[in-house]
Formats: sequence, C-alpha cells, structure tokens
Amino acid sequence: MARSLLITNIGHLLMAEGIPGDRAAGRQLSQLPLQENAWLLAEGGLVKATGEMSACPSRATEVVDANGGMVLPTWCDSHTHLVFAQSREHEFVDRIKGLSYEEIARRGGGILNSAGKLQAASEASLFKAAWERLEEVIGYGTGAVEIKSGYGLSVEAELKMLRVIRALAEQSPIPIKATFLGAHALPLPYRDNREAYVRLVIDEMLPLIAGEGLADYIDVFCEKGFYSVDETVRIIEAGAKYGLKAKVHTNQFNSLGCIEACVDRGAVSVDHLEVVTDAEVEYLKTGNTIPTLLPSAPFFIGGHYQPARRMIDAGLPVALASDYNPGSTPSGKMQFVLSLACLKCGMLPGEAIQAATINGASAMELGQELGSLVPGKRASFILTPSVPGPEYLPYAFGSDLVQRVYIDGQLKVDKRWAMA
Ligand SMILES: N=CN[C@@H](CCC(=O)O)C(=O)O
Ligand SMILES: [Zn+2]
Repeated sequence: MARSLLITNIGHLLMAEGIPGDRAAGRQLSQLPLQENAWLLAEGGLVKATGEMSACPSRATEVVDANGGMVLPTWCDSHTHLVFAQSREHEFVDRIKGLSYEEIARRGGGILNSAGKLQAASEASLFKAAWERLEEVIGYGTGAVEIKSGYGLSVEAELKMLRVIRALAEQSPIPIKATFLGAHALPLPYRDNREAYVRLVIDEMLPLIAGEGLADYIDVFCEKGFYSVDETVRIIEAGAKYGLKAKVHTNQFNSLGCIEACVDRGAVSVDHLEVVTDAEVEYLKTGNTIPTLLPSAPFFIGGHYQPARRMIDAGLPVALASDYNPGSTPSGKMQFVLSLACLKCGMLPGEAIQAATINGASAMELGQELGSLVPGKRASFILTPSVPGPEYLPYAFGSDLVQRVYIDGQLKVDKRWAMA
C-alpha cells in the first residue's frame, strides 16, 4: 500500500476545496477556501482527502498533530532569476546616494554587471550558489519555481545558464520551469548594432536552446533603454515557432504597448506591471495572459507599486511572484511579498494568498497539479504554528511563520526549535 500521511488538528486549512479551474480571478480571489479544525490525508505524494476533525480517519502510515497550526499550499513562485554569479550591494549603496536603477544600468552596471560576472563563472560554481538559493526559498515555503536565464547575454553564457537551470531541475525536490531571457539587456559590443544582437538571439541562441530542450518559456525585458515592443514581438514570435510560450517583463517603468502585443500572442504571463493604464487593464480581460506582480522590486529600487486593486476589481487573475535577483530584488521570501501586496498594492490577505499559490501555479502552467490542496493535487504544503487566521501571515511580516514544509507528502523543512 502507498505510504500515507495524516495531518490532524489543523487550526486553519486553506485552499482544500472550492477552486474551480486552475486560477482565481476578480471576486473569486477574495473568497479564500478555509476549513477550521481540519485534517488532511496524503497518499503516494498526493492529497487524498480533507475534512473536519469530527470525522477524522483513524489510520495512516504517519500521523502528525498540527496542534492548531495552519496548513496552506506551498508558494508557486513564477518569476525568479535565482541563477547569478554575484550579489550587487554596491548598487544598493549607489541608490541610497541618489543614483536611479536606470542610471546605474546606463553606466554599465545592473544587468550588464551581472552578465560580466556570470560569463566568468564556472557552471559548477553557478550551480552551487543557485542550489543554496533554491534550498533557501524552499525553506520559505516555495514549492515550485520558474528560473530565467538573461545574465549570460552571449551564446555560450546563455547556454551555460540554462544548463545550470536544467541541472537544478533534475536534482530539485520541487518543479522548476526554465525561461530563456536572452533579450534582458543589450551587451555593450552591440551598443551600435542592436539588430545584430536581436538576430543573435533569434537565429543562433534560440535554435540551440530549443535543440537541447533547455527552455519552457521565452522572455524579453520590454522597456525604454532595453527592448522595444517590435523587438519583443519578433523574439516571442520566433520563440513560438519552437513551441516556447512567452512570459514577458513589461511595464516596469513605462507603458509602451507591450501588454496588448503579449495578450494577442497568447503569452502565459506579463510580469512587473508597476505602470499600467486603465486601457491595458481592460485589454488583459480579453485574453488568458496572467498579470504577475512583483512588489518586492519597487520596494527595493523605488518607483510605483503595482495597481493590484484596480486589476482585481476589473476581474483579473492576478499572480504574485518574488523576482528574486541580485539587482532589483535580492530576496525570494514570498511571505514578505504577500505583506507588500497587502500594504502597498491594496490586496486583501486572502487575495494575496491565492495570487501566490494557485495563480502562481497557473503562471507556470502547473495549475492542475499545484497551487491548492484539493484531492489529486501534489501534497506540497506549509505548516505554520497556531495563528489567529490567514490574515496573520501577511500581517506578521517579520516573523517566519513557515515552520514545516512538506513536498509531495514528504517533510523537507522542519524549523521547530527551542533555545538551549
Ligand atoms: N527588470 C528586469 N530584470 C530584473 C532585474 C535584473 C537586474 O537588475 O539584475 C527584474 O525583473 O527586476
Ligand atoms: Zn524579473
């Protein structure tokens, strides 16, 4: 018989019922499915059943008393750059002294700085550092993650980065989706011939990457000073020929018309969205593209917070992700992303929890297997200490409430501790 795990005395069990489809949109987002005084049974790594303690099963291979703790699905972090060679705290200091993120980029810092470091790093050293970050985010309760290339910016270095992501995916206990972001910044040698670099991405990088099956998605940083809407369209259409759907960085600082182009081309997500017009919100309603908000970025580099309230009130399926990277967001802590989403983007706690779980899963096309705890989905969940309710998670922004993390029904992280 398959190994079974029974969690009893769950004070609050979130998202174990009532999630139709693979995403929550508009008003649905605020209706957080919640059972009190509950149990959860996992079998063979999947959720088998849930219910109230008054009718609790009596047998399982392993029984764990949650002691009133909360159980919720692991975070599905659909936007990260967690393979990088070095941190960039000197830019953090430069910004404190008054330089902007864009000015630092114009001076050859920013993404180009990270690319120089990554080009010089070995695959083994990149893997080791990224593995530690992966372990770190699993410890924060992340149970699926997307990772982008984009700090290579040459044929060899983009391939190296994507091979590191593949090696992580092969060894990782959690699912990893890989995104090719060759058009993240324009490398200095191409400063006077951007067309040559776009051609390099389309004609050389893409065929090699697709040939090795190294990417699930294609991405472009569509922004003033980076890539135009036309270039973005050319690149994502080229990716589509190889079966790569788009997940696009856009509207971080300016609204250029990229959202419409992505929606029209069936992009899985458009990400960042600090600056979004009402017309763009309306346009998002015409397609299936998930608006993915990254509030840690404006927290760290300044600028506008994403207008989540406006998007949810318009009926959209907003997702939240960390954007973990060395430049704009040196943090993969999803509990803090939720706090920012509530405090700065006007999201209610239940909305933020669903945006970071089921909608994050959908933004990686994993909504059928992760993101909620309905029977048949993977038994990947967070167990917290006893808390007053779900809103306590974003409220207690400095407390680490992720006490235990189960992946596919197995205990992966256990942070219960006592002072000696
Ligand atoms: N904005 C574009 N790319 C990353 C940051 C990259 C960097 O600064 O290294 C982001 O999503 O914020
Ligand atoms: Zn990003």
